[in-house]
Amino acid sequence: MSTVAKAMTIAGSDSGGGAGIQADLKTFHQLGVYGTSAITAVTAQNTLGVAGVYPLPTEAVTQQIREVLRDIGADAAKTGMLFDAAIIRAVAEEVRAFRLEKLVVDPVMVAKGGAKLLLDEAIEALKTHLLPLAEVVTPNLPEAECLTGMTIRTPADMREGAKAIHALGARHVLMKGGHLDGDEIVDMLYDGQAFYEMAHSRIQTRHTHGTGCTFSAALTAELAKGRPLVEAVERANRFIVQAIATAPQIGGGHGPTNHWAAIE
Ligand SMILES: Nc1ncnc2c1ncn2[C@@H]1O[C@H](COP(=O)(O)OP(=O)(O)OP(=O)(O)O)[C@@H](O)[C@H]1O
Ligand SMILES: Cc1ncc(COP(=O)(O)O)c(N)n1
Repeated sequence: MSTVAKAMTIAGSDSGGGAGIQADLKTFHQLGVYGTSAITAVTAQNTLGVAGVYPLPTEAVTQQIREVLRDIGADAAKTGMLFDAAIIRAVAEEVRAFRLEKLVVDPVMVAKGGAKLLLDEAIEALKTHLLPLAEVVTPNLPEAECLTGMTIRTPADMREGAKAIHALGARHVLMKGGHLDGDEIVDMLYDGQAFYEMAHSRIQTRHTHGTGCTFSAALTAELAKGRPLVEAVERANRFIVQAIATAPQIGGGHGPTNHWAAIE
């Protein structure tokens, strides 16, 4: 019996390789975890933007999850781009059926260039069906605004937003502060009682394609290896900061981060 930790990603394919399934599998691999995937949609995109989005039939998503989990299993799993309400409901059903406890939900909604990766009418399904199954949900500020209807611009707003999202049923909320104004970024973890805050300097770069995906994949990999949540969050944070700092300068737009980064 293998002792290698296993993680599954349920997300969209990014043909450009910097976000989505590709970012997740590269990150799992780099962090020593065996990665599996269920693709929800194929996107045609590069560092300049998303040219096309092609969702897969819901049955194809369900079948990928079932075939992987009934044979290989997963010590932790994450969701990324889910696109529509039917896919969200199908994923939630499989998460419940296979009793996936360590589930990281990255509520991906919009790509950097503005393309919709989640339909507006699917937001309610995400809140009702998937958030209550999440060990951690990892919204950025615009996603947190969308989930709560609140305006979130400051660390104080982030704390209020985290409480509102926790009330939707996620066991922990990891609010990402990449979209805060200013030179300092604060990310915070809320468990329903206390806040754990991590601050770091903003790196001046345009190469931030897939930061959210890469961060949540690193968090999933660390959870799959059995690390406690706070430690897993700290390590994922160090990984993404290092990956942004050493981005490989690929493409003419927002390039990918460095998935070969080490956790310093
Ligand atoms: N310029 C930056 N310098 C340092 N850390 C950053 C920078 N941008 C994002 N991060 C870190 O990357 C992680 C992802 O943050 P962010 O809020 O940007 O997620 P996201 O919005 O989901 O990603 P994306 O903008 O790619 O969709 C966070 O941990 C954040 O602290
Ligand atoms: C298939 C896919 N999934 C997600 C994102 C957003 O990526 P991120 O928010 O990490 O930049 C993306 N551009 N493409």
